[in-house]
Amino acid sequence: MTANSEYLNELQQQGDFLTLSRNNEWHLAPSAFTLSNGTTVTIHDTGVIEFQPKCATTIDVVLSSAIHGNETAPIEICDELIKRIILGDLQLAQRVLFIFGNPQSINIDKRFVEENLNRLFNGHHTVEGVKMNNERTRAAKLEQYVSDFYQRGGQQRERCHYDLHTAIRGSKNDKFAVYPFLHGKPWKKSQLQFLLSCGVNTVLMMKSPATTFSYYSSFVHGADSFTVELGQVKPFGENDMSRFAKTKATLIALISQKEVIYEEFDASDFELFAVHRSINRTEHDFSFPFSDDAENFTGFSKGDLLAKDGQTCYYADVEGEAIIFPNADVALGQRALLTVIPLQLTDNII
Ligand SMILES: O=C(O)CCC(=O)N[C@@H](CCC(=O)O)C(=O)O
Ligand SMILES: [Zn+2]
Repeated sequence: MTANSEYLNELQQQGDFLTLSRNNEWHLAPSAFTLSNGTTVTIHDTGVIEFQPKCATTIDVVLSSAIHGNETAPIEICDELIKRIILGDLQLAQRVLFIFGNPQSINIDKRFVEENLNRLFNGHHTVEGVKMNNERTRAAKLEQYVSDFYQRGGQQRERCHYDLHTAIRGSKNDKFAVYPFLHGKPWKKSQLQFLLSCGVNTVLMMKSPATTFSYYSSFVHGADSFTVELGQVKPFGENDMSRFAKTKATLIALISQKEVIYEEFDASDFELFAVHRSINRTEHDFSFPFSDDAENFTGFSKGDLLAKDGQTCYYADVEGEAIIFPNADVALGQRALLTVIPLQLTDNII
């Protein structure tokens, strides 16, 4: 019996692709099988499973989680959806690629093993003179799996990628999304309505390129792509999954319905922010003046100290400038803080 068929039988019986991936941290031999409802299931690698229903489809959906292994709630959501699909409890109407990004980081309950996977996309995994590691190799593979998935779907199709995370700190706005920089292309009301249906009414509009997974799918493949922060980091078993009911229901509708009708767009339903600046840590001596329990979206008065990087002090230069993702422990050269200011939607949205 080949290794593939060994794992296939158990996967078909139990649908537990998460455990299979955690037991094969960096590699799993590809394999495939067909469900009784005609859906083709293709395991491309550890943490990478594709579902192709028999019916005609219109949207190519990528749902990623565990890009950071300690962000467990999105992993639990995707684990449940995969099980329900394989066990025949959820019939798909769209093509779906699920990705558990970093199985080893799940197993050690850490954000990453050697390097933050979500800073290695858009080609940043392979840099001349920089030694490869498992995360860099994985980022290159995940890019290829997403690229192949969209290419197999063909051009002129709707493409979306929701990279599901949870935040290290609490947030004044429990759920929020990062809208990758679109290089002048218009934002989409339909995507904001999808996010609102997920329980996400707060969106940060990025204003520069990034090396994140969501930016890669947006910029390289033209996907409607977001990093979606669904709550706060918690260990497995400590998530209050009722807080994710709207998200799960909306994802189920997205992948199991031919079309989803969202409510009419109303700008007043949203809190939109423009990313004002990104502060990188360049010195070992890096600190924030606020406490570790200061929440995302905490606003500061103009002139308040925001961060100290060695001898460099950063001060709020807009009244109400708010902090997002403060993290003084990032590697040198990486983003330690984003700040945002409220954005009034004017034009450039369709
Ligand atoms: O809470 C934090 O400090 C980080 C939470 C998280 O992992 N956020 C993503 C955001 C990615 C983006 O900017 O689109 C990350 O930092 O990778
Ligand atoms: Zn994350």
